[in-house]
Amino acid sequence: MPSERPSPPPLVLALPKGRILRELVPLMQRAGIEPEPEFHDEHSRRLLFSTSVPGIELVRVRSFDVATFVAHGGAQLGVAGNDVLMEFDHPEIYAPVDLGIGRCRISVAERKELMEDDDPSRWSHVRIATKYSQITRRHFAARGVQAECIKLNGAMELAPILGMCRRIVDLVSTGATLAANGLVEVEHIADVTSRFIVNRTALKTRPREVMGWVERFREVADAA
Ligand SMILES: Nc1ncnc2c1ncn2[C@@H]1O[C@H](COP(=O)(O)OP(=O)(O)OP(=O)(O)O)[C@@H](O)[C@H]1O
Ligand SMILES: O=P(O)(O)OC[C@H]1O[C@H](OP(=O)(O)OP(=O)(O)O)[C@H](O)[C@@H]1O
Repeated sequence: MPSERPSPPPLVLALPKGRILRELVPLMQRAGIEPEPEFHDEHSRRLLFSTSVPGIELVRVRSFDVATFVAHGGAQLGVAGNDVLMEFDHPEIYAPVDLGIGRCRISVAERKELMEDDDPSRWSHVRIATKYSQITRRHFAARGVQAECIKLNGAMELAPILGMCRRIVDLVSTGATLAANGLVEVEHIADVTSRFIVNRTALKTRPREVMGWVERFREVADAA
């Protein structure tokens, strides 16, 4: 009688809770992954979910934690904005597919009044409120400007209003949040979309399965 080989453990796909999920679920369904019904229940306290694919489980975590789970091998697959990937910048993460969702940009913004007689080419030191300290420091260092960052996890727009600094680095999509808080975009740092990411070790140890999902998500993204 042939001996039964144990099936490999499921691949874990880490997804960001929040706004990207709304665009991501239809894309995942087109890739053939249907989450179990409780995944859609915002009040569920569970963190790990099964799917219609026996070899795939889902975790729903904060957007920066997607990168941490994939970098440390807790999840083999994930979806993260390239804002997160640029900030986290981890060698274990490979980001082969642009999913074309979560489209926005990361920009420098400042008070409208300040912009009227401000000259960015004269800056030598700037104080910036942001969730993206690494991106901010790299952006300014590239032209010899030292950036001192005040780390906030949200509501960055308040910092200039409350006199903590003159400028912020944050995500901009429609521009409504900046406008509502008297700020204007003065520099564009990078365009942002979400990417399908994989752990490089998993890619080496389970190449057929991992590349299979990379190709499946690439097809779905290209068709969208
Ligand atoms: N206004 C926006 N338009 C389009 N995409 C956005 C916008 N804001 C954020 N994103 C994308 O969605 C991702 C998650 O943002 P979201 O605002 O849902 O999470 P958060 O509340 O900032 O972070 P956390 O998950 O840590 O609480 C970002 O990393 C970015 O790639
Ligand atoms: O240009 P807009 O279309 O106004 O979008 C930009 C806003 O969207 C994101 O905030 P989000 O709504 O995710 O809230 P948070 O970052 O404060 O959690 C971002 O941090 C901006 O505040």
